[in-house]
Amino acid sequence: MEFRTAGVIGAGAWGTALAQVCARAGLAVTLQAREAEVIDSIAARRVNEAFLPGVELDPAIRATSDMAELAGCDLILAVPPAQHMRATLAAFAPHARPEVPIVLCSKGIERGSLKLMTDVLSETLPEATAAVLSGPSFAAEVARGLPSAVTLACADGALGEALLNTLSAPAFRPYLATDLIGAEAGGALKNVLAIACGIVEGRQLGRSAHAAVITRGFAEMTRLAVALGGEAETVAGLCGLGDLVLTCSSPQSRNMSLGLALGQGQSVEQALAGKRSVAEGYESAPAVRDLAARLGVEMPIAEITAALLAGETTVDGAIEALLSRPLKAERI
Ligand SMILES: NC(=O)C1=CN([C@@H]2O[C@H](COP(=O)(O)OP(=O)(O)OC[C@H]3O[C@@H](n4cnc5c(N)ncnc54)[C@H](OP(=O)(O)O)[C@@H]3O)[C@@H](O)[C@H]2O)C=CC1
Ligand SMILES: O=C(CO)COP(=O)(O)O
Repeated sequence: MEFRTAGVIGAGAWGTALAQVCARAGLAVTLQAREAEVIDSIAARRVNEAFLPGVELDPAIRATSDMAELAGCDLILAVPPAQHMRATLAAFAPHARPEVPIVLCSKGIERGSLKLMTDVLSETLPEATAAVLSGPSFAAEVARGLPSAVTLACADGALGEALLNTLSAPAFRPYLATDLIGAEAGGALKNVLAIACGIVEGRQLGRSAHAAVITRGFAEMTRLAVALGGEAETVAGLCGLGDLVLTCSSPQSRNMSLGLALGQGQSVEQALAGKRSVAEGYESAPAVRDLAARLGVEMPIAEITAALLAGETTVDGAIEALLSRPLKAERI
């Protein structure tokens, strides 16, 4: 199995950074963007000024708006915001070939259906083979070539090995896993928890509270992943704990910075106003809450964060609700 060309769908920060990873790995890359502004910026100035400013892009990356130009690619990376994954894959469907693997790189749960991205893929392109790439990786750092390590999950061992070898570079280290559900649950949940951590920071509740939210948030993430059919070991890796630690620790995270703004007293509307980039925790929070209810999984931090984002409680109300929960044994 050899891959020479990659198609990346979605030219936001992460799609563009992954195009850069593929190019560095020696692949010819077609990057599909919806906006003419993004395509022009890459063609004329070798930079995605809208979503990844300040990073010179590899000459092996060619931007297009036309999904049909991905038809000949050996490998597809799907990187739209999670809520647009279904429509994006449906638009790509006429150009898909069953032998071309699709690496899902978005982090979220579809609202309404409460589906993971692998479910969305199997409903839109039933013959496609899925892989999931997820882990602690800020697009701007990865695109600049700073070191990072991620989880690459694929149920087919031989294909997983081939993808691992194809996408790896000296500063980009994918680790192989077979548990796609665990990898997806980790990436989706850490975004909601990062909003909660941002609120703790913004409200200046201290480092101890911050550590408590990460640790108990990790327990929630593990419970949900296992209830969905994933493995606890997977979420203890880069795609779960690793990404939780990163995203909860840096205002570079869009999710954490949303929480910071809320903790400092802004309304959700004020905190999101004028933002072109996606805060997946905000988008997925209602689905996480509904999924937890459907599966009977206790997720107090994620649930109260979803309630806060929906305007059902205040920051003070959320803090009070968490601190007044009955005492219990410490278990995952
Ligand atoms: N940024 C990061 O550091 C990381 C992001 N991710 C994940 O990658 C995914 C994409 O995020 P990111 O690249 O950061 O996005 P950005 O916030 O940088 O950009 C927004 C993206 O949304 C796309 N978009 C907007 N509206 C639509 C629509 N209606 N249909 C399809 N696409 C639309 C834009 O596409 P277009 O350019 O074509 O307009 C653009 O790609 C998310 O799930 C995120 O969690 C994962 C790891 C790291
Ligand atoms: O997923 C990410 C890092 O791994 C990016 O996090 P944000 O979407 O919160 O910026």
